[in-house]
Amino acid sequence: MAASIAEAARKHPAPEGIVYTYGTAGFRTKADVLDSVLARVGLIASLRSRALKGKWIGVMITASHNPPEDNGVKLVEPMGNMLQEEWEVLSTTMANKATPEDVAEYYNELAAKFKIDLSTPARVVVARDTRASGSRLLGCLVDGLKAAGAEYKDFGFFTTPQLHYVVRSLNTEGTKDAYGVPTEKGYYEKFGAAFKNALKGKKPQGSLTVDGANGVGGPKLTELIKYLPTKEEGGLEIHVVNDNVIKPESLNVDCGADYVKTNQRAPPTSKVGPNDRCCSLDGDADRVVFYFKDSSNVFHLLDGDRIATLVASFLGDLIRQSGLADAITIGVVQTAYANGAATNYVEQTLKLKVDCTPTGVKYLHHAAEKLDIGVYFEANGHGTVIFSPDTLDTINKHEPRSPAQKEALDVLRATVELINQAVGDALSDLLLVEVVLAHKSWGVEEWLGTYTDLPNKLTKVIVSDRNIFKTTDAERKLVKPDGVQKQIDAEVQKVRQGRSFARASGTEDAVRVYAEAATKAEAEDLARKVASIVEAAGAKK
Ligand SMILES: CC(=O)N[C@H]1[C@@H](OP(=O)(O)O)O[C@H](CO)[C@@H](O)[C@@H]1O
Ligand SMILES: [Mg+2]
Repeated sequence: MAASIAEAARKHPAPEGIVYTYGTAGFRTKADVLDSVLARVGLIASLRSRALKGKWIGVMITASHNPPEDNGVKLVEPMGNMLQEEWEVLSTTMANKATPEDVAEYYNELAAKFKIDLSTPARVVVARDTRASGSRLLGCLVDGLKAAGAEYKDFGFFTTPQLHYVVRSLNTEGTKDAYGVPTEKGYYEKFGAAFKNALKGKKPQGSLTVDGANGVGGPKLTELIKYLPTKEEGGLEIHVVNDNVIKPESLNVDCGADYVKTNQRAPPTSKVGPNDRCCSLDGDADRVVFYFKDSSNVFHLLDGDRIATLVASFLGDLIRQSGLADAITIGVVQTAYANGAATNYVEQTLKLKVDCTPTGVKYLHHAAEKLDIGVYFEANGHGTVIFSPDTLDTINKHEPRSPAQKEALDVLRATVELINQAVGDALSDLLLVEVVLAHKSWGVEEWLGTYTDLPNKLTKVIVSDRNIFKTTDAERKLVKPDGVQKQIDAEVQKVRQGRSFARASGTEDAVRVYAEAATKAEAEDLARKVASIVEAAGAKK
């Protein structure tokens, strides 16, 4: 065994001088320095599966919204969750071992540490997005899997959430918690049927234009559409644009969720009319934001905060109307990047509890798991809703006392099915938004009208060492470097409805600064001031 492990590592030598980190989104960097990482991830995935007695583990090759020349890889736990933190650390150590012999030694060390019987089966599901480097990197991963003697299933091109879906479905197959049929078709059938049932005869107004970021989401949505009711059958008219995967160099270029959210404008190719609903996916379709242009051609973004508030209010109504208000509570989980107006709307108007966690889906997911119904979204459009096992049980067993209660309960049950609970899923999320809008008979203007976003500004500052910036209170306050938070507080005091914070990015070598205030001018001014405080602090040795 040790010989083949070392051989696989030797075939894909680690480039000198690069330190890899398994971060918020797995390993992610320029694709041409990732071969060694992929081979070693194959080893780690096999060990993880064996440590869990042969449960299926997922490996997704993607760099999401990053430029086309980047790539990355992330591991998925059996229920479709993100990799356990302890294993993130082990993965990082493995990726940074210098020689093939070191790799083999560490492999055996981990096997001993976790008392892993190397003769138990290892099962791994792999998939990738549409990047040009994906097939080469898949080859490296497979070399690692074969060296470790793992059984693997290659699903080819998949969105990240499709991979999570298949992993969870494989591991729950034949149990009372069976999530779905563990195939691509099974995914479309599950979400297609749930969409139809959740609409329950309500007809979506107008059409939806979906920007696929020239990534894997476009063609997969085109496939999903075949399983949805047509417009004539009372379904939704969907136009898929920016779905050119033949030219992988166009991935995320001037399109996609990150472009729209960062630039606060529609992709230049957009040709839609006033008040037409649009949304943009990212490169691996685990993130979505909505937007439209009004009759004066002004752009309006409906981001992750908006999706969370819309969905929380809808679920709240359904719970009440089904007669479950005393049994089930709903909470919303956000990060510090959520607009203050959204937080306020959830607490004051929807009267729901808000939790704030550090940035990164895994933190939001963990916090949401503690709630009966946890609605979690990052402002940039990553998110979903999760239902606790007890809540699902209550919903399934509940006996409605009137036709109106039954009506609401049917919609609630179908909505549960429509939500990808393994992970935030742009395709499932966009269908969910459409269901809510159809039930409320709302267009984008009514949705936007629920509250008014505070003007805000997000910038980043390059410093010599971002790791000196340490935060507390869900990243909303700096504890290091000394005295910096005091300076930020002093600036925040000077503007109306001011709020600002600075934190080191987990995915880029920069410190991000967020500011919001009563007016655009004040928000931008505050962001500038805080950025210069950070810059000065970052320059000091
Ligand atoms: C402000 C912001 O949008 N941060 C993003 C970004 O994290 P940073 O740690 O801020 O670089 O990438 C993460 C992974 O995709 C995503 O979860 C998060 O929301
Ligand atoms: Mg993504």
